[in-house]
Amino acid sequence: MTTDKKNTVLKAERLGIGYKNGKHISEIASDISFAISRGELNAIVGANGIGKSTLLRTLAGIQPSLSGTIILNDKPLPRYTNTELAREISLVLTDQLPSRNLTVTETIALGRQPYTNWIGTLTENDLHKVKEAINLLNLGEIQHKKCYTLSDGQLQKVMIARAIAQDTSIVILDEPTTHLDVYHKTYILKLLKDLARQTQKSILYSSHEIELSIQLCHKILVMSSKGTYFGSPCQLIEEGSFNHLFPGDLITFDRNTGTFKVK
Ligand SMILES: Nc1ncnc2c1ncn2[C@@H]1O[C@H](COP(=O)(O)OP(=O)(O)OP(=O)(O)O)[C@@H](O)[C@H]1O
Repeated sequence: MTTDKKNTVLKAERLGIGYKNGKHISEIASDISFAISRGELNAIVGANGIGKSTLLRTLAGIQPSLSGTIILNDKPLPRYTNTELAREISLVLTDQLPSRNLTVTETIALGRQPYTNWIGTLTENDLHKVKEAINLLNLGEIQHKKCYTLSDGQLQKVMIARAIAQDTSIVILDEPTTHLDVYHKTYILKLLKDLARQTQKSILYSSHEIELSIQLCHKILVMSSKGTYFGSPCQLIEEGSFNHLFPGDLITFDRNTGTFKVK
């Protein structure tokens, strides 16, 4: 695997992920290796139940890996304290709004929690980061609205703004385009690409939007029952990796158009 070491933010080597319940171990996927870089947009794609959310939770330090290593900014992930981790990785989970009764600005300000004191007072710098996130996501007009009055697309932007306000080197999003129409799916993923470039953060999301991800991402991690493949969309198409995603009875991947065709 060729990587630009200087810009690498997060690296997984021969990672095994899954669940431990007492002595019972259930391994969901193994031998996962990849590296993501500053300023780049990365997707994880794979069929339902293949382990995308499990992998994202493992990378975010919410659950331990079963084997292998995760290196975050040259330091193994388990060596980070929770506070240190919250300053390096922000996590956006779909359908997990802190409270719909908060305003847009209050919700985004929650992203500053890893930096505030125990009463949660916001400093000038915190307020500046919140304002910056509101501007980056173009949320000025709705900043005083209560979250329960927003559409799904607007809410998704608010959750992304909260992650941006958290000011981490990595932003992880679990299915950020669920419930959105094709225009807003494209809008959110294009926005993530622009944010990665503008803020030089490394953004990693899981998605069922394979064709859009092929068009927009720098790198993609393909998770399949045959193995896990990582590379640029062109490289993965060349290697035939998208053909491993689904059983071949209904659809096939057309390498010329980068789309799935019904057989
Ligand atoms: N807490 C848990 N304990 C044990 N197994 C779990 C737990 N959570 C998920 N799993 C199992 O792990 C496997 C992978 O689930 P995961 O949610 O990571 O897949 P996914 O690729 O995100 O799926 P989808 O695209 O449907 O959201 C599934 O078989 C699931 O049943």
